[in-house]
Amino acid sequence: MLTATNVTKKFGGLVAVDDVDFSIDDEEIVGLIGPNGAGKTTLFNTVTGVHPPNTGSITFNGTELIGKTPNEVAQLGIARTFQAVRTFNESTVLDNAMIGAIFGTDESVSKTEATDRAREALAFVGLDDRRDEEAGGLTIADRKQLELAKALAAEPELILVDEIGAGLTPTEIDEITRTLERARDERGVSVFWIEHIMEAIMSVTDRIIVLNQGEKIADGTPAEIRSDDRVTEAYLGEVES
Ligand SMILES: Nc1ncnc2c1ncn2[C@@H]1O[C@H](COP(=O)(O)OP(=O)(O)OP(=O)(O)O)[C@@H](O)[C@H]1O
Repeated sequence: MLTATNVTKKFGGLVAVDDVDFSIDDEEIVGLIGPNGAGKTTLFNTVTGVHPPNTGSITFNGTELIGKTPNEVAQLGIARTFQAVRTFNESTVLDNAMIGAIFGTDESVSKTEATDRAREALAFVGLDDRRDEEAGGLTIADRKQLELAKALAAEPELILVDEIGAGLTPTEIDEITRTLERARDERGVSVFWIEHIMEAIMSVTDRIIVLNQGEKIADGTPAEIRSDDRVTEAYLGEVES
């Protein structure tokens, strides 16, 4: 589905992503981990057109993404959630979800169709009965579920999820993890997920990619990643520095 080859992104003299290859397959949840500053968010930004790479190729279902705007990438079927919650707090829960349904698709959807998609996505995350409330009245955990609903309302094939577990309780993290798992199992969506909370990422991913100082140092099942010496060293380096 998504194939990246030799992707390098520099900011001035800093190589934030260094010659990285990876792929995401259909109906796969892939974790993206690594110490602070490893290049994880930058790698997402190369995929979504926010920071096009200096070199390399990134294709989605055979279409080259490099050169496309973030909006064009979204319309091809790649949705995204952000580390900082981006709900419009004075708008209703339904209006927030409708943003995804309207801007994430390449067809000109009618208002009825957008409403249907938004409500279906809200029901999927358990928020449809709160659709007329202001988004700002939701808990952080529910606003994160709303972010997922907004992404799912675009009916994407792939969702890029950036640290959705940050600031949540263990129970809330578990709930959001289950939503991602259900998105894969019930909707056939693939998920590429940056997360620092290891229990969450280890519990649900099919595969984990590890970055360190811009380079990919491992790519394997959770069990393989747990026993990988280079991964342990990368994290120990972070603790010591
Ligand atoms: N727009 C930018 N301009 C300059 N440098 C940047 C920019 N964005 C990221 N960087 C640098 O690129 C490197 C990788 O940053 P990035 O945010 O991708 O790491 P990360 O793995 O997502 O980190 P974290 O886990 O802390 O969010 C860092 O050294 C960062 O300072």
